[in-house]
Amino acid sequence: MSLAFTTEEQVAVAAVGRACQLTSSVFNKLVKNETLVKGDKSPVTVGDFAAQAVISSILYHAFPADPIVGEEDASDLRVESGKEMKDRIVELANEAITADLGLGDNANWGIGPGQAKSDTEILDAIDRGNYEGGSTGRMWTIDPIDGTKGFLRGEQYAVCLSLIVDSKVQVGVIGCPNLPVDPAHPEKGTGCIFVAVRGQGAQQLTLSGANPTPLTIPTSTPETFNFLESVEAAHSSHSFNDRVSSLLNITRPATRMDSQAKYGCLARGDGGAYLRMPTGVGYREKIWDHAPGQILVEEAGGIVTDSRGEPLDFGLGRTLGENFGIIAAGKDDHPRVLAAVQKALGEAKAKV
Ligand SMILES: Nc1ncnc2c1ncn2[C@@H]1O[C@H](COP(=O)(O)O)[C@@H](OP(=O)(O)O)[C@H]1O
Ligand SMILES: [Mg+2]
Ligand SMILES: [Mg+2]
Ligand SMILES: [Mg+2]
Repeated sequence: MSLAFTTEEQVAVAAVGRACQLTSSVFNKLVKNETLVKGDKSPVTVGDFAAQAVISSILYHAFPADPIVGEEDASDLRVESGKEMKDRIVELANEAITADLGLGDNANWGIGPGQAKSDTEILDAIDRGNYEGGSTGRMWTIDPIDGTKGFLRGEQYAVCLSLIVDSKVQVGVIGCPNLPVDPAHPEKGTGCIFVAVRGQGAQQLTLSGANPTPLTIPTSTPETFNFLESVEAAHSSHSFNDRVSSLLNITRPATRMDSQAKYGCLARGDGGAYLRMPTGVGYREKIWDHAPGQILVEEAGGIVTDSRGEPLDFGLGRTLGENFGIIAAGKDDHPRVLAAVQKALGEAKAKV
């Protein structure tokens, strides 16, 4: 039996919508000194921090007992050198928190224009994402800007939120401000929110939460089938994907796109399979980079596994554990992609 999660879905869509407005407006105003390089050398902007603060504040109001696994933490903003960035983040977050009521907002759930918050409250909201994760109970994951590198290039990025209960993703929301609403008609404009609730299907909405359109991965044809892959060669192996492509006689070049927008595209039949194989040892995939995408593809009728065909385990903490890569595809395509991946892995092993 599937549970309703009606309030969770509505809160999550409204929170992601509000954060998407923030990130799109911040992009146009982003100036030097509003981006930091984190310990792992990856970038983070005032938009990432402010969006996490907004989503976390809304979740805290609606579900105060739920722990949050969020990508960002505020430690760099609590020191003197981070003051300028902190001031900007507080300003941006408060602009979003106090913005007018939007579609789907409901003051009873704390979704809607709230009171401006103090510096401390904003930093504490960001740090509420410090939960270590685990296999039991409810928890949310926030990736306030997934694909920060794409965001900085003015390309694809996604605001991602999921609810995990006892290691299983139950609700997933992916907001993609720069993604065409209709891939066949880019002139119709950009901005989509993908939503999935376990047992209730997948949908695409407008950025303001309107026009729900159910999504089902269509049966692929050899002409339309291709891979969706990261733009960043450091995040997933392009050469491995090329080899799998040739094993499957795929003629269409891969679509390179940042962020979980790839899962959204797959769910609406815009690309045949999302393949992400590690480029080296040591990196562990983060749960916030895949939880909303996994439920979206599954609810659109697809399959998501690692390269061994095993399901992704969201109960191991903040990461997916040892990285065996990710394969997401429609249910008819997944078995043949998995077989080709195994074959390519075998070839790579034989070479060393
Ligand atoms: N070496 C690595 N291998 C795989 N993923 C990595 C990585 N280094 C960073 N990432 C993750 O890749 C995500 C972006 O994925 P993609 O390449 O599909 O756009 C980043 O999310 P953020 O941008 O939220 O930090 C980050 O978590
Ligand atoms: Mg990041
Ligand atoms: Mg990410
Ligand atoms: Mg991120």
